[in-house]
Amino acid sequence: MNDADSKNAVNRSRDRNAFDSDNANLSTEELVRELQVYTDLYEFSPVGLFTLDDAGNIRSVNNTGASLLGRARPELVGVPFEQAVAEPSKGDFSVLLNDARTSQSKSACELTLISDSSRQLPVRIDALCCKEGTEYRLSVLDITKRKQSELALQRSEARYRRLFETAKDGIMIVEADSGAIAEVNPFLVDILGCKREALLGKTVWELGFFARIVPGASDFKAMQQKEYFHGDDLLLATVGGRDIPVEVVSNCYQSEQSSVVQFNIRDISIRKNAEQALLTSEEQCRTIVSNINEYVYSVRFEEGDITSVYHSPKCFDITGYTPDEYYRDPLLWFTMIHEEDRNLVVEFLNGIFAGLDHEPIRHRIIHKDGSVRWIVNNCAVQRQRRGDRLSITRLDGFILDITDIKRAEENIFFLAHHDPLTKLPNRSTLYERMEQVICAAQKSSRNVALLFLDIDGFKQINDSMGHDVGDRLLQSVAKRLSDCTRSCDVVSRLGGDEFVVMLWDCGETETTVVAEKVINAGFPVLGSNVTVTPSIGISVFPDDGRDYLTLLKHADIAMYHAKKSGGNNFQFFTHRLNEIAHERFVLEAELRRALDREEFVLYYQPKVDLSTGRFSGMEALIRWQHPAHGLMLPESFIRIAEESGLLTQISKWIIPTVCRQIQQWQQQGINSVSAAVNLSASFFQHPDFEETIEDSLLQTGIAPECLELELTEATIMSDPQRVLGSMAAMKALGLQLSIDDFGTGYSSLSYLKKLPVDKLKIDQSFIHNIARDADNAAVVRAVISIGRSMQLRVIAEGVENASQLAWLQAEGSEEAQGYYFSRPLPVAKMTALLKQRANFLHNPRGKTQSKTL
Ligand SMILES: Nc1nc2c(ncn2[C@@H]2O[C@@H]3COP(=O)(O)O[C@H]4[C@@H](O)[C@H](n5cnc6c(=O)[nH]c(N)nc65)O[C@@H]4COP(=O)(O)O[C@H]3[C@H]2O)c(=O)[nH]1
Repeated sequence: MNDADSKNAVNRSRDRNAFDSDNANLSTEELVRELQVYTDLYEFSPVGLFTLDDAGNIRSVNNTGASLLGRARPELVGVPFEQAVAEPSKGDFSVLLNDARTSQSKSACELTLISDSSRQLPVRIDALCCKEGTEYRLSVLDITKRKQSELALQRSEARYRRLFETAKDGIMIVEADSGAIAEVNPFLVDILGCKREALLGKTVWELGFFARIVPGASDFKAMQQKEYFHGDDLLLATVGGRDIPVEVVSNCYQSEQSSVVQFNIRDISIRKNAEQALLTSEEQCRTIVSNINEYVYSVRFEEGDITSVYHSPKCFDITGYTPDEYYRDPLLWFTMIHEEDRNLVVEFLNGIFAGLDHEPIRHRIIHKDGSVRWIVNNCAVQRQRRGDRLSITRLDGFILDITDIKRAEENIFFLAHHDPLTKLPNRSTLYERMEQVICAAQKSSRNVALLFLDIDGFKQINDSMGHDVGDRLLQSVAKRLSDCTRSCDVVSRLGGDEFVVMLWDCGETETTVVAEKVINAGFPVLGSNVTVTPSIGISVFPDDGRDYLTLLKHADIAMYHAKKSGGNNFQFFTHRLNEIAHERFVLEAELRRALDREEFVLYYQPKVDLSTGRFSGMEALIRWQHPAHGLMLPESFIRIAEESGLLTQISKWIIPTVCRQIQQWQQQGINSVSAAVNLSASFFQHPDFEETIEDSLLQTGIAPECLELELTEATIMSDPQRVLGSMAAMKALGLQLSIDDFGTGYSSLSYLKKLPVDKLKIDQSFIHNIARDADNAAVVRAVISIGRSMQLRVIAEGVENASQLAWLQAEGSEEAQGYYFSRPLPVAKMTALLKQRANFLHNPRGKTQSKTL
């Protein structure tokens, strides 16, 4: 026996002696009860207890041991314990027994048993070798639960480690006491760009990396006061010098023996960049929205409540209220709507809420300053389905101030319907009103009178006193006419100096009163003491026409006759006037064709030099060889030709015809013959005028002095500046110029001085009864005297008898023209007369005098 064996033997005999001495005084009965206690403790011990013989076979086993191996106790007796040991644990078991035997003390190991149901059972076995190595006692503890929790712990640790290692946030564990870094995860190392070892053991604040997260020891301590710290917008410095925006979450907890602070550091660069981009884009949008002309808004609807989401600053310009005022009072908008447009807007909103398609709405609002503004509101609707109901959640829209556009529209509308100068209804408005009025008159059997009014001599006033004066005159006429009429009447301007007045429910008697009122009112020309008069034509519904155009035409015809009879009066339309107008219309149509049909002819009337009695020239006078009416004098067609614009075409025929005739006479040896042509005002001012003269002279080759132009005073005064220019041009060409009908107009002598004329032609009206009428004689004398003083030749026309001739000769008239010498003659007769070389003073009527016109 070695030392250990003898020590064990001593211990065992000491235990037995203690037991024996404890139970020495016990009765048998007590001993049996005591034994039962130990037996129960043995059987129901939580560990399996096995006794093996020295060969390792099971000698005895308690209940727990049998149930651990899943077998009945008798089946186990004599079975080697090793059979229940799992193959990989067999070696450990053999070492255990060997250790127990050799150490003679308790040995222990953990191994795996196989139970009867082949279940692996992790156990801890404590082995004791006793009875001098002939017996082993094994206590077997089921450690399945402990093993399972150890495994779970291991797994959990591995999981957290993996999380720590692979986290995409930087994680740093710092000792709470010292501030020394205990651990950092690879991600943090990566971000910082340094080695892990460079961080471990260092205090957080001594490293520049965390200077803006944990600036110093005191900050670190302060952090620990809070269970949890969250910091946004912090910066993490890196080795590369780049500052990374980070979000830091730290919390302090107990780990093993010490307390630590864990920092979770998240790189938020991407979020920050996105936020910045969003801010920039928002800023851009805001700038755009603030600078556009529209006021942009967004309103949210939630369970019957309205909230203002956005109102662009432009709302202030358009409505006078600031965005804040809208945010405070989302219903402010509705209070601003113009009272008259409320229903329209309500209808519009009802339509939107009913889910109808909608167009932008135009309506008025009252600006904060009280002014009325027109706006167009264009909105988009956001809808959301709640159950089976589709309700509006938001209205986003923009509002444009269209006040100026609206005013321009109104202005355009007004201009389209009114005359801009007088602000009276224009032609088209009158037409519309008349249609309505006639309709009403028809139904109620009333009369409607139409007054067509034209200002006498308006053109002359306009031309001589300037367009400003003309415009103001028209404005004052408009005012006077409005003053003379009732509100149910209509005063309108057709254009130029033509006005039309419609009198509701007026027959001939009432209309006469109004017409007289207008005539008596007169129209003073501002800035002068001149008062102009009107000519008025009147037609009455239904007698003179049942529609507007007929009534207007008939009033115009009546006005024409009022004007022809001297103006300053009114004329009711009659059917006779209509006939005259019709005849005129027919004549005008025939005139248009007369040129093409070569129905015009020229007659020539000699002019006589009173000092010699010879030809001083001749005057070309037009005649119309009408197919039905025969040879017609100018008085029956020249005015119509002038008014209808045909005289220009006719003049373009006359001038070359006269030039060709002079050329022919010259070719026949009749030299130094000249002819005068009457020029109308319209042709004198026509752009083709000068060219027509020049071409005619050029093509015939006659000397310019052979052609004389006769202009009336009225022609000169129609546009003095312009006529003066043309006269100067003609004079420069070398033409003769004379003023026809001199004395009948109102030409001022100051103008006469400026005119480049050669001759004054005294009007025949002064010559007729010159011997008896002292006034006429005075005029003729005056004209002869003017001519003399201005070195102009003077010719008297309409000389019909010898006494007239004698009077003129006595007064010093240089030339004369009239039936006394010769009537106007056709070319053939004039040629013969020219060839005769007659002396008109010796043989006043010439030998050729015959039926002429
Ligand atoms: N009672 C009377 N009458 C006399 C006498 N001597 C001449 N006459 C007429 O007096 C008119 C003179 O022409 P006017 O004053 O230029 O007046 C002209 C002129 O203003 C215009 N006229 C005639 N021919 C032309 C023309 O070719 N072009 C233009 N634009 N107007 C013309 O028609 C007017 C009338 O022309 P006519 O009928 O040819 O009438 C002519 C002529 O026949 C006389 O002793 N007694």
